[in-house]
Amino acid sequence: MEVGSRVVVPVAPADESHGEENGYRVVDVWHQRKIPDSFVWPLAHALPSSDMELDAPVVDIGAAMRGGGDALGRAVEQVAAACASHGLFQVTGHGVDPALARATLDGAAEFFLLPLATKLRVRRTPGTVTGYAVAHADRFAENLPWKETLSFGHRDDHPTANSDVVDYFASSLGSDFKPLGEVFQDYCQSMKEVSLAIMEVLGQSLGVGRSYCRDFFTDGCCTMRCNYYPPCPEPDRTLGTGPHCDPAALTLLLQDDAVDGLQVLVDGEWRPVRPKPGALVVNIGDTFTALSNGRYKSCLHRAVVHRERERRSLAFFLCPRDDRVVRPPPRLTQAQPRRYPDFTWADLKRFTQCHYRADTRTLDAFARWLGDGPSTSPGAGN
Ligand SMILES: C=C1C[C@]23C[C@H]1CC[C@H]2[C@]1(C)CCC[C@@](C)(C(=O)O)[C@H]1[C@@H]3C(=O)O
Ligand SMILES: O=C(O)CCC(=O)C(=O)O
Ligand SMILES: [Fe+2]
Repeated sequence: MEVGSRVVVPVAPADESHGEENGYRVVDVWHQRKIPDSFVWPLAHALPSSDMELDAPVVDIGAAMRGGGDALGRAVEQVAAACASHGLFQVTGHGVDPALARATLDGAAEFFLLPLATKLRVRRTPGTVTGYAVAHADRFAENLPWKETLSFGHRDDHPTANSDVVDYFASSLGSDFKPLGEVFQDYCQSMKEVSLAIMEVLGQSLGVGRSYCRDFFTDGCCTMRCNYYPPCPEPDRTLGTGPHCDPAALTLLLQDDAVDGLQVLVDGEWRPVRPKPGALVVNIGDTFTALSNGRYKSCLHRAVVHRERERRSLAFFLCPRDDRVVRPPPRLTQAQPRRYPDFTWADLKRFTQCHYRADTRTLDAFARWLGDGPSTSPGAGN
């Protein structure tokens, strides 16, 4: 963490400013001996953390795609079992160049080490996922997560598909950042390919065929979220990312090999998901739960932080095209009544960015909000 880095909070006119940066009151939190009250999660440890690692299948997606037959059948079985229970599995054989994965983690590290003033040049645009944020201090007043984040989008059904990420970095940070943008561009395109292969296995496992889910997301958009979790003086009183289900359809997570932090709630315990070198952690999100008519579980997870070690993770979120209606195929609504109303990703994204802090109940809160008519704002979260 850059020495003297700070949490950026909006200027509160009544407050005595400790120093301003781009119109924000800047308070150095990462280097204090005690964490501020706004970072304390009273229920952070209401449920025990377990040392027992989550029993998540490791799916050889490459063999499943190449081999068909037995290899595909094996992957389908593994994924069906995992998604019907906790909604997480790991994939190997994904074909992502290890050098690209390393370069992307290093690129994210490089970004977070930049001077605060530089990072603020891409600060999050209110109402969107895109941009740089510190502890979401500009959005929430309590239960602040102990992290910095950088998020940006990628769409490959667009004339600028091969350069939208590069263009974002070069236009918002300058041409010096073109090489960093190129690494993230290559990584996003690799992750999209792996995501679509996983969608083939998911479609097969739901009995709707290999192409149904793949086709649904082929023109989908993606959001890349880089997480940086600084060392924390009181790691047991806060969280890096609070308990939640990802609102997107599928998440592919690349973790720092050496530092664990991701935990999944199973049977009332938080189970660690230890990073397996070369594997990608995959979890089901709310949008896929709705598309599967509730058959597959959106994975309830969180990230803890450490006293001495920093941690980074790259979360790649696969989402449908903004305006594609999320509605289960007929085969999944014959035996079961509809669990969720029709919606678009644009609706759900806006809900999480403008009306509700995504948590463990986002999908149900969203369904109620849609039922009440989007003019009403739900009680939860900001
Ligand atoms: C659509 C999204 C909202 C969040 C980023 C993506 C998918 C995961 C969501 C998030 C990480 C869930 C926990 C709460 C959150 C506020 C966070 O800690 O970052 C969520 C993201 C967000 O709203 O920025
Ligand atoms: O950092 C992690 O391990 C998890 C991050 C996460 O869940 C998210 O960004 O949605
Ligand atoms: Fe998540």
